[in-house]
Amino acid sequence: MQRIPVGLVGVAGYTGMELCRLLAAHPELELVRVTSRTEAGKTLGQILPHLHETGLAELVVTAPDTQDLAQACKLVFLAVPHGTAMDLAADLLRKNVRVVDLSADFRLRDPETYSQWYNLDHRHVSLLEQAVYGLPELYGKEIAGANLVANPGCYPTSVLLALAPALHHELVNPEDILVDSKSGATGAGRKPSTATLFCEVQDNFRAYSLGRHRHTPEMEQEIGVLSGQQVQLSFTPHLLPIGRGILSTIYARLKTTASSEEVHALYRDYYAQSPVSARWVRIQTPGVWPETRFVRGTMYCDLGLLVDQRTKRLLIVSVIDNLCRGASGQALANANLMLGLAPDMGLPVAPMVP
Ligand SMILES: NC(=O)C1=CN([C@@H]2O[C@H](COP(=O)(O)OP(=O)(O)OC[C@H]3O[C@@H](n4cnc5c(N)ncnc54)[C@H](OP(=O)(O)O)[C@@H]3O)[C@@H](O)[C@H]2O)C=CC1
Ligand SMILES: CC(=O)N[C@@H](CCC(=O)OP(=O)(O)O)C(=O)O
Repeated sequence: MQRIPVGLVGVAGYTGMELCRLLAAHPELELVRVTSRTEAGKTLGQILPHLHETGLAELVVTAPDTQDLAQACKLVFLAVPHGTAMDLAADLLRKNVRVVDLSADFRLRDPETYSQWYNLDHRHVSLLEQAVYGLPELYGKEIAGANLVANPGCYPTSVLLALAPALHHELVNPEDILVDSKSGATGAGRKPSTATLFCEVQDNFRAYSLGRHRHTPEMEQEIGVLSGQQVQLSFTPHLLPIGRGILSTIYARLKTTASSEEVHALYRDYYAQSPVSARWVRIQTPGVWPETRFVRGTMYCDLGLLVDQRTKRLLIVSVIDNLCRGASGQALANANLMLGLAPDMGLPVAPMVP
């Protein structure tokens, strides 16, 4: 049986590499084009030696060319920086190719908010209306009918999955939420920078972008949809001296006197009824706190909940793998849905522990 041909723009980056890892084992999708401006002409096995002798090793890297991609592929993943992805997406959509964009270019519905937080004017405002926010548990049906999916940011994935049941059941006040997130260094991408040098990251821990991180409006937008009101969020990201993983701790003001058991049950039921059949959000038993290694290399989002009636706060600890659930695995789940395949096809189940 012929597999469905797909392409990847940005194979030389971390999310591109992660997509290759996943697609190497996908039963129904065939990666037929991989592009990089700097690595064009080499084989995938040469630039990603860990994929040597897989079915993808002989694939030749090309320079990005939307005409060629459109001729060869039904769907293309864009794993390139924001600002770059929007023109490629517009061109591919014009050529009837479906697009999963891993960048932030189509996540914000309001182009002015995009300009303000990304310091860039949006050049394809008319496409914002057709872009679907690619969080499968919340938008599974819309993703299945979409031609353009805006894959969520890594921090927002960890935060929105943690808050969705509480907002849906009005357990917390959406105007009083504090988010404290920590990410591994792959979150910053593979492009060299002083801030991610080994000696700057190892044996160290620091906060960054306080009050101005560009994932803030993305979370505010989706919390607004879930709660039906405009909100402003306090969000502080930190850089951890690890490769993969995000751990977000969320403090939300309780509006309910529900017991811990009741809140755990509401969370479990919410995700049991999600439109996507895969069960990726796992609620830990009370007293067990999620760790980044529990989800490494997978689509899981593990949640630990504490109903603290003393301080009237719901405390949530949420962990994801930023490269898999926070980027490439989620992009693959979205592509599966767009192409009528099972959402979890080709996605690994067992985490890499230790
Ligand atoms: N890292 C993460 O955890 C997450 C990343 N994302 C988003 O995914 C996208 C990719 O991220 P990541 O893989 O980390 O980034 P990297 O910096 O690791 O890689 C970027 C890739 O894009 C290519 N590229 C850069 N500029 C251009 C251009 N002008 N035209 C075509 N290709 C270009 C680069 O290859 P070359 O220069 O050879 O062409 C490279 O393959 C970004 O938008 C990022 O914000 C989203 C969620 C999580
Ligand atoms: C550790 C680290 O630097 N993380 C990145 C987030 C990566 C990501 O998801 O960003 P996009 O919105 O660009 O897709 C950051 O804070 O900018």
